[in-house]
Amino acid sequence: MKRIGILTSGGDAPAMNAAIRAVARKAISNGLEAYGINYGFAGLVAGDIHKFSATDLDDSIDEGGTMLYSARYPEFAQVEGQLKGIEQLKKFGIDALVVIGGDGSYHGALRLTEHGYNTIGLPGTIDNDIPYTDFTIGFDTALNTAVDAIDKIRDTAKSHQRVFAVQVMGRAAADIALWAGVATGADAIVAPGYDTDVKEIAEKLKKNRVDGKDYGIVVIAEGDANSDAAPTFLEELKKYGDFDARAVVLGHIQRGGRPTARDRVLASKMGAYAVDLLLEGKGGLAVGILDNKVQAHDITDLFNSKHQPDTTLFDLNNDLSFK
Ligand SMILES: Nc1ncnc2c1ncn2[C@@H]1O[C@H](COP(=O)(O)OP(=O)(O)O)[C@@H](O)[C@H]1O
Ligand SMILES: O=P(O)(O)OC[C@H]1O[C@](O)(COP(=O)(O)O)[C@@H](O)[C@@H]1O
Ligand SMILES: [Mg+2]
Repeated sequence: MKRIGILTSGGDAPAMNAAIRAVARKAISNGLEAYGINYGFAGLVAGDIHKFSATDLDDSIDEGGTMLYSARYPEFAQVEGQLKGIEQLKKFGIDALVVIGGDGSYHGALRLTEHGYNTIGLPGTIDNDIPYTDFTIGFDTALNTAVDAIDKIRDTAKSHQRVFAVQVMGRAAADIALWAGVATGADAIVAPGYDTDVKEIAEKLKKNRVDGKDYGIVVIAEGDANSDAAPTFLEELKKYGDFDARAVVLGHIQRGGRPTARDRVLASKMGAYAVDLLLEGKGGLAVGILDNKVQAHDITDLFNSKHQPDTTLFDLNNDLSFK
């Protein structure tokens, strides 16, 4: 093996750059060549491919976004696109590909593997919705951004005795909501898969007022991308009481920004590990971290499994919030 290709796909995630840097640097320091592919699978099919020099990777470890750009390119679900992508890789003499992306991108990586092209997946998504890894690259930064935002919202909530329903990203995965809820001491977390009784939440918020806590924070998981889960929740909540309430949809601020040290280190470990696997002649794998150990699983296994959030956080939050 002489040449490794790298692409980022799906929603950008903080520390994708650290992952790109790790794969490329590790490859170069082992005498291999590293090639960057711009715009995810769209750029792969178009042949938007360039060779990395070691210095191309300077100054990237602290930057959010992805220096290789990203794309949502549904056309890659078609076999023609996949074969065209492989043709481009062969044209550039690239022997193996590292795909940094989320669950959607893993489908693309799986397809390439099924066509016999050696591909390794790194979990790059803020959603933390990938099986066989406790954490994805970008989750920690997004979580901290959400927590920082909720802390700021709390100042207004307290000053105006308001209830804020704060909607966080994560699609169907509730991880950001669960972690942010516990980290901000939310009065309630509303997330798919967890029992929500809006009337009960309303009663709790009203009792809080009587007991001396005259503001509220409810963290809402979006459920679907760009949904209106928080405004919908508030409409329902207002049926059960006279609340001065506002909905805040945190949105894409959760995707950007300087990656946390934890995400940078995770990305560096995973990126270097992917190259180790390729040097050992292995492929068709997805890299993850379980119990603080970086490891790899057959990429096909990921599609027979479902990501499990830390479900204890929901009950923990209920136990610790004001009663
Ligand atoms: N079933 C599929 N087959 C091949 N490629 C896919 C498939 N699903 C998604 N992809 C590719 O992965 C890209 C990113 O997927 P998406 O779900 O948007 O983001 P993420 O990878 O962050 O979850 C898609 O735009 C498409 O190019
Ligand atoms: O930026 P878009 O295309 O509107 O997508 C928003 C979605 O992307 C995410 O930020 C990240 O999701 P992916 O990692 O699956 O791309 C979700 O949390 C959010 O629902
Ligand atoms: Mg996804």
